[in-house]
Amino acid sequence: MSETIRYEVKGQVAWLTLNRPDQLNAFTEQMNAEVTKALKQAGADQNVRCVVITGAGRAFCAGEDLSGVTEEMDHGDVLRTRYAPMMKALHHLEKPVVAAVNGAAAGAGMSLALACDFRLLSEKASFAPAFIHVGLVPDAGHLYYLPRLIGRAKALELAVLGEKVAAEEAVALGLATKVIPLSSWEEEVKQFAERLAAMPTKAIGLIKRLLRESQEATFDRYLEREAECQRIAGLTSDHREGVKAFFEKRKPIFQGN
Ligand SMILES: CC(C)(COP(=O)(O)OP(=O)(O)OC[C@H]1O[C@@H](n2cnc3c(N)ncnc32)[C@H](O)[C@@H]1OP(=O)(O)O)[C@@H](O)C(=O)NCCC(=O)NCCSC(=O)/C=C1/CC=CC=CO1
Repeated sequence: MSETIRYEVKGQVAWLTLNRPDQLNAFTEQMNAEVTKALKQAGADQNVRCVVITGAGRAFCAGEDLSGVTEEMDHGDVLRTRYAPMMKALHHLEKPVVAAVNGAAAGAGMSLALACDFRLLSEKASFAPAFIHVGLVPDAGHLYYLPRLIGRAKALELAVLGEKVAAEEAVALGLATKVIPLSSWEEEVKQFAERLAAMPTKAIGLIKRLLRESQEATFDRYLEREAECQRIAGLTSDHREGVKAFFEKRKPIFQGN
């Protein structure tokens, strides 16, 4: 039973809602643990073919709950024991993950959104790289993802100046997929998630694996990993269905395996 998040599977989409709205969904140790558990559950559930992370109330996530920060706290240990397991679970999840950013995403809340595969923004969404304002460095994988999304120069600008980025500007920067009007927010997020859930899940997972490895491997090693992944994709029924549908001139119906 989760107390700080809601986890619901509807159809083939897992909805993970950060659920401390009165604290702008700021992270506590319990919330880190519950998010980590839910991500692992979504990864293991064969029925789940897309994951959506969103926030209850007016914010997406305000990052670490600063009311729990004490002088005795070892911030390095907090990252190692609470945030690293959560970010690793997300990083290695081989299913499409959508951040439905309903409001402010600040500090580690912004990091969480950056680690997702797609960021859909409501008109009220914003990114606040707030770490610098409390004298910290960006954490929870923040500077791993940010320069890969928008380049080093812009990443440094955001991290050092710490200025809030509004929704439209975030899209222009390459930080997000699109801005969705408030009037159709829930419906469009649902449609987007269901579209992803109807795609060849295994191939999407392998694309994510290859993109991860392309950042670390040598080119020769990468080509070998690509061949291994293509072998796996080539054995799926979704691949067979895709080819069959192509020749039958119809839309393919993918099962996710
Ligand atoms: C951009 C904001 C998230 C939202 O701005 P806005 O809509 O204008 O709302 P505010 O008026 O600023 O805030 C409303 C109330 O919520 C309280 N609050 C906001 N964020 C936090 C928080 N993170 N922890 C505790 N309380 C928070 C705020 O004080 C208001 O309370 P009152 O109504 O009683 O006055 C904006 O709020 C913002 O930028 N928040 C701070 C973001 C931040 O600094 N986050 C933490 C960064 S550090 C981090 O994420 C990770 C770690 C990990 C490891 C170790 C240690 C620390 O950090």
